[in-house]
Amino acid sequence: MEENIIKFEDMQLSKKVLNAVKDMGFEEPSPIQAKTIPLALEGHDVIGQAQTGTGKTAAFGIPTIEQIDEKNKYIQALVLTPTRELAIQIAEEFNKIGKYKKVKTLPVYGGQMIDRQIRALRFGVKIVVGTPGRLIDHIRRNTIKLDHVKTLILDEADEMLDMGFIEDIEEIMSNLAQKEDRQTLLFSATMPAPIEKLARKYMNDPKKVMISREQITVPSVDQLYFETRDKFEGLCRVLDIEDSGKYIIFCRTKKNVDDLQASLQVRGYMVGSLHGDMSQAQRDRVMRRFREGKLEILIATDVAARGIDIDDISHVINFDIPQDPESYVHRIGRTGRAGRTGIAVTFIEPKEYRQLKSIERMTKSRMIRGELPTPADVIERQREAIKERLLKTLNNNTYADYHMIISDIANEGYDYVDIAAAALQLSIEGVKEKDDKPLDERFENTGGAPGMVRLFLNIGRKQGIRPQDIVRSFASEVDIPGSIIGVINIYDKFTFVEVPKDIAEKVISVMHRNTIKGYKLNIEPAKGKEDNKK
Ligand SMILES: Nc1ncnc2c1ncn2[C@@H]1O[C@H](COP(=O)(O)OP(=O)(O)OP(=O)(O)O)[C@@H](O)[C@H]1O
Ligand SMILES: [Mg+2]
Repeated sequence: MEENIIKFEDMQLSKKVLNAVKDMGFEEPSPIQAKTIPLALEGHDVIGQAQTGTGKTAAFGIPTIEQIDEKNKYIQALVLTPTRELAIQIAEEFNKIGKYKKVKTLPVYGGQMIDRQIRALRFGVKIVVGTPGRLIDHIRRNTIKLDHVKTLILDEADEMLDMGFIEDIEEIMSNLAQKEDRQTLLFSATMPAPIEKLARKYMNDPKKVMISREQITVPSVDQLYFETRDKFEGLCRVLDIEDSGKYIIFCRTKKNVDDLQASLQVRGYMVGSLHGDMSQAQRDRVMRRFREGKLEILIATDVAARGIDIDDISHVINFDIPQDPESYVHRIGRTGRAGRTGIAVTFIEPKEYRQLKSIERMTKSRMIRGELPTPADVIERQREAIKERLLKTLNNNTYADYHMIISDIANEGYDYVDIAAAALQLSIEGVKEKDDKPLDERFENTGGAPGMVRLFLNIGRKQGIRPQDIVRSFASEVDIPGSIIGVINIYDKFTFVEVPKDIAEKVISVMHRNTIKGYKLNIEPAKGKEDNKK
């Protein structure tokens, strides 16, 4: 980040706002804040363009909250955002900035009970952050009155003024003061020229502030691409080669998101997904779990591409190449925020190479061609990771309680290396039974219909995998229609599937091959009546 001479203290901010900003841990303004806060405080309209993760929210939030009149009981500022998650996030940041001044900001978005919002609106809300659709709903019902709004903010302005939103935005604007009597602030990391031209029509002699003309993407994000005919296999290897991380994976369509989620779950990854066909409760839950680190992988459509601020995302993966350069910039901007580093990986099929080059050209960035890790690399890396963990345990020296067991076993004549290896297997895979019977014999008496074999599938409870997703995915892996495989029974975590006898072996071997990352997806021939009773 470039040097700023100006400090928050130099900005004509009230003590209340200044202290709140300090409480948030902001020591110095970021470049976009240094340039736009004074302009906005002077009452100018502003178009602010700066890279992802550089503090645009506070750049418009601080002056907006500073200018709120606490004694005026009406809504005085309106922020429009393209997605619900972003509305919630911005409202949270505004409430932090406004905490001492007691300026209340309310997010208003679709999918949430409108009655609840109407009730909340009665309690002295000064700023509303919303998605256009739900706002229009409120305006038409007369539950939100905007005639005292003096400040209008479009975050992700280029997206808001794009075709999909423009009519809604115009309808909302028609309820506000004329552009001469209001302050309009537009922010985004990207601002295509035609959109900026359109934007100026709604603004009053705006000041344009542009940070970093040369580079639209964040320099601290390493950008890679992989060209492959099997993106899924490539993705798994990329995920497996890292010992830890927090990943957001973008797909082009909702269906691709669902399919990828099912495939990754079958392979034992902890994944959640986010897209527009989910209920708001599901969306909130997955975002919460991802923020809290309970989910290591979030698969999403572009609904998560803009504005979302989660500070420890290590990798952004474009499983499907973005449709336009703006989408690329915003997607990869979910990592490397506020000066941190990050890795952005884009998968392409050979025919998409030109599209990749055009993204590079238009974003003035460079993606390095990567070599996919080989399966041997992955195994080597996992071995390393196990070694690291084992060495750490050794160095921590907290295992004295187990000495006795080991010496007992050694006294019985077992070799120390064998004991250690067995202990390691036990800690990673649990007790493994050796089954000497040939598979064919084990297929007898599994309790299936004639010609069918009944398999027992141990999914493990914590992964929350839907058995039907597993069935669907492995059906496609073994190249047979999912309809041949039936899910028989689910008792909490016990699931049985029935498959034709001639493919049973194949199904088992595919499932075993797919046991990854320490999560077991055990599948084995059911043991007849006994198992079915569980
Ligand atoms: N002055 C500051 N000092 C330290 N951290 C800051 C400062 N301003 C903002 N941040 C932090 O930087 C992170 C990114 O900020 P923000 O979400 O506003 O970025 P943005 O520019 O809006 O990015 P995007 O284009 O992706 O929406 C946030 O976690 C925020 O708390
Ligand atoms: Mg933002």
